[in-house]
Amino acid sequence: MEKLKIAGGYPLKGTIKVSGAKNSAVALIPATILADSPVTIEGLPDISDVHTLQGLLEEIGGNVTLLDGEMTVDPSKMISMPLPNGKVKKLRASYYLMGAMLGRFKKAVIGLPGGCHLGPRPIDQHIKGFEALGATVTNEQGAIYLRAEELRGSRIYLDVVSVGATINIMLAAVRAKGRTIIENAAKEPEIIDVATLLTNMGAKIKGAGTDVIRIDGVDHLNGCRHTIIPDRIEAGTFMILGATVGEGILIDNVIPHHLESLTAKLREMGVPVETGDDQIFIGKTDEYKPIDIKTLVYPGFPTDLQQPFTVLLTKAEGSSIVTDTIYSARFKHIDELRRMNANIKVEGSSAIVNGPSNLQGAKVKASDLRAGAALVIAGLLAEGITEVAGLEHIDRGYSDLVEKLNGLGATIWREKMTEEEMEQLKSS
Ligand SMILES: CC(=O)N[C@H]1[C@@H](OP(=O)(O)OP(=O)(O)OC[C@H]2O[C@@H](n3ccc(=O)[nH]c3=O)[C@H](O)[C@@H]2O)O[C@H](CO)[C@@H](O)[C@@H]1O
Ligand SMILES: C=C(OP(=O)(O)O)C(=O)O
Repeated sequence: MEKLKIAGGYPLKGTIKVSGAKNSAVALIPATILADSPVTIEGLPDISDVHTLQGLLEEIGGNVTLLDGEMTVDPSKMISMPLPNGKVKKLRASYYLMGAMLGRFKKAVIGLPGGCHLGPRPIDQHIKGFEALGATVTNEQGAIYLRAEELRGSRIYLDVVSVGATINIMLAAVRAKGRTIIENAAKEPEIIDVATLLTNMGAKIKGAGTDVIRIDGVDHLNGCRHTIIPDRIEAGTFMILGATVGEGILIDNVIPHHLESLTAKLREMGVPVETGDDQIFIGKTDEYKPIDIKTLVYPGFPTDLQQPFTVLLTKAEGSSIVTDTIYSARFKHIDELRRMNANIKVEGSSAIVNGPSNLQGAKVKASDLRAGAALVIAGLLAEGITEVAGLEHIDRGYSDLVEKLNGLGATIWREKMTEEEMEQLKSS
């Protein structure tokens, strides 16, 4: 097991390149199950979620090659192998195997997913959708059993706007008979990316990216080639990093339109942001204004950037309030930031940040992926050495993070944990 070590307090400068989007990758890869000939996806990030999904496709008989971010999946020999345990627990997005396997085989057994612990993360809306399409769904000892004689198109209103449920229903519905209409659908860019891949495979989908998606089912889907969109959450993390410790950082391979909510909030704080076609430049400021942020579904401020943004707010003079309306308990990073001398308290679904604070290096633990990103930014800002444990969370979502940050002039490296440290981590 490894930890990250960061020598903080040095300004960063230069260009940093964004990888392919994790939250697209983890849906595009299961979507390949639906085709009857090979599908190639270009530009995948080098993250553990991608490698775990590769392993899962291989377990069900897929022939998968992955080289330099290009994955080719030959799904022709796949079977509906039950996956109740094991790798499915390592990531959230294993739930997409339900929709894809149900669409292709009309049956699936998939263990309840893992992923970041952000408070309760039910999948009732996914199940509501599968049932509306004609599947029988049961939960037996922590695994979801899905079975259908045939899938029939249906009108499905999502009670909660859910990225996962929207994509999962789309995956099953492309192979259902007749028309499916998803109402109150999520509008995240990753949903459009998945719909683009499915359309190139021969699916008939209209309205992805709006809150009503119409899908006319087809009998067969063919192979194709697809290039993934850039990761807006990784790009946003780098924007926040640039605002916190940058002396001019250019973020390359980004779709600025995907990050308008963050851009607006950075400007409100006084951070200079310039946007180009596929680049964003974050300039330097010495005066940070305190502001409030509230996370919302897209195009609102993303919950996945709330934790890193909290670190930036420790630089502002005065009080800022961060409210998470998507995951009301997504504040496990706050105790760790307090260890580093931040003045933050949590009240209900809000964190109140009183700045400015002089962060000090400390030994901290990432409880989830974006908590990890927040602690890395805090470590780069803090005086002295910070050690971040829980690296397996960060590795789920950030491709080549150490190399990318060292390219900006950071001093950050991976180091093996001692036996004693691993024991302490287990008991903490
Ligand atoms: C792999 C992936 O894409 N992960 C993203 C996805 O997660 P995920 O798809 O799991 O998140 P959802 O959009 O489904 O969740 C949004 C909200 O709806 C609730 N809900 C969701 C489904 C359901 O059946 N019932 C229900 O009540 C959730 O508890 C949460 O409060 O969107 C989240 C919200 O933008 C992001 O933080 C995650 O990075
Ligand atoms: C919450 C996240 O991921 P997941 O849904 O995969 O746990 C995230 O990417 O911040």
